[in-house]
Order: sequence, then C-alpha cells, then structure tokens
Amino acid sequence: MSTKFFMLNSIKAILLGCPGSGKGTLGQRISTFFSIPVLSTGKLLRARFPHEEKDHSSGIDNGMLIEDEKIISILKETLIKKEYSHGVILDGYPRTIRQAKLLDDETKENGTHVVILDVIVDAKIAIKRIVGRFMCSECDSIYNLFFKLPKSNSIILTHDMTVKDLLNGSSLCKCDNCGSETFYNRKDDTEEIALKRYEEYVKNTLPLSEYYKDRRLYFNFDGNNSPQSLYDKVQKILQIRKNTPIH
Ligand SMILES: Nc1ncnc2c1ncn2[C@@H]1O[C@H](COP(=O)(O)OP(=O)(O)O)[C@@H](O)[C@H]1O
Repeated sequence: MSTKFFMLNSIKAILLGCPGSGKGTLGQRISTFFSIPVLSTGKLLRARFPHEEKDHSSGIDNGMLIEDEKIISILKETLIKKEYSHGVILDGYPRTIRQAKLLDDETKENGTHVVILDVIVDAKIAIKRIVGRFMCSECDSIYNLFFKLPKSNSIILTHDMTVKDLLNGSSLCKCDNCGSETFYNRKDDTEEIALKRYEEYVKNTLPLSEYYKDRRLYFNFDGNNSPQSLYDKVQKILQIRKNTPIH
C-alpha cells in the first residue's frame, strides 16, 4: 500500500501552538480519551538524533526548525507503521506554511475532515513553563518547578532555584505516576533556546492560524490557564462535534 494511503486516512487531528503552549500534555490526554496515538515530530527527531550537537547550525537542540524535506520524509516513513493506521494526532507538524501545503496535497479533500486545535499562549507564560519543565526518566510524566512539582518531594524552593539544581539534587522527588526518583530535562529547555524557539514559532508557525482559520474543523483556545481548563474546553468542542472523525 502506498504511503499516500496512510497519510490520507490516518491523520485525525493536528495540534498547533507555540513551544510551552501545553499541546504535548493536551495531546496525551486526547490520545487517552479517544484511544488514538499521538505522533510528536519533536520526540521522533530527538529519538532519531539523540546526539545532536548543541552548536549544529540546524540542530533540533538549538531551537531552529529542520528542513521541510527532511521532516516530511521522516513523517511519511513513520506514518506507515501499523500503530498509526487507525488514526493519529499530529503534534509538531505542520510547522510551516509549506509543510501544511504539502500535507494538503497528500490528503486532498480528506484534509477538511482533520480537526485542527490551535492553542494560544502568551510568550512570557510559555517561556516560564519551558524553563521549569522536567520529566520522569521512566514514564515521561511531565512536571514543572514552578507549576507542578511531584506530590512527594523534599524540595526547599528558593527564588533562584533552577531545574538544573533540582536534577543535581539526589532523590528530591518521586514521580506521582511510577515512583521513579530520576528525572531529566530537554537540552533545548533553556531560556535562551526557548526564546529562539518562540521566535521560530512566530515567524513560521503562527501564520498557520491564518492559513487554517476558515476550515470547518479549526478551533482555537486560550491556553494561558491550567492544562485541565484547556482540556475541558477542547473536550467540550470534540464532544459537540459528534461527527468529527476523531471518534
Ligand atoms: N514539523 C517540524 N519541522 C521542522 N522542525 C521540527 C518539526 N517538528 C519538530 N522539529 C524540530 O524539533 C524541535 C523540538 O520540537 P518539539 O518537541 O515539538 O518542541 P516545541 O516544544 O518547541 O514545540 C524543534 O525545535 C525543531 O528543531
């Protein structure tokens, strides 16, 4: 079967939003609710290129987007996997108008059945979320130094504490989900690179809101509040649209 077949049929929803908009968490929750996997292009790239050099001019760790051709071919290769054949939620693709057009070419009129969820968040909030983010090494549960520490922790928070301090302290936290005491953070989750990623978003990805805004299944959401309040709003929309193909 051609890759076109899978591109055509499997994409059910697209998540748009700046880095730190909460679309990763949102994707996980929609995925659990509808039993459809999320395909995060960022995660995919980090797994493929784990040793990307920090100073590489177009590396994924320095906040710059990788070339459209490269990401499209990786995406196509991945979407033919059986696990995505019954549906997939895309997180991180498309990220440029060109990527969106290429996707439209592949999906033709089926593209109009794709649910587009666009999460809008203020830059300041997004950057703070990124700088405070860390994950469980075992199960990837997401935490935040400022907004969501693991329930079981012995941290004495100071105003200048960083995620790096937290990761250096031994056994300061236990993961709520699996009990693990080891955590990690992303190489690109520093303030400097987060700002660069936000700039890339404004330049390349924000124009997608305009590109998609007249689509029947385009919805935008204020993501400045808690992940739960965002999810509640998204879920309401998805439930109302009973005939959306995500069901
Ligand atoms: N569709 C894409 N096009 C180009 N580059 C991408 C794409 N998706 C992911 N990347 C690369 O992977 C990095 C991490 O992506 P992601 O995990 O989605 O991070 P973010 O939190 O910035 O949205 C990006 O900064 C970029 O270098």
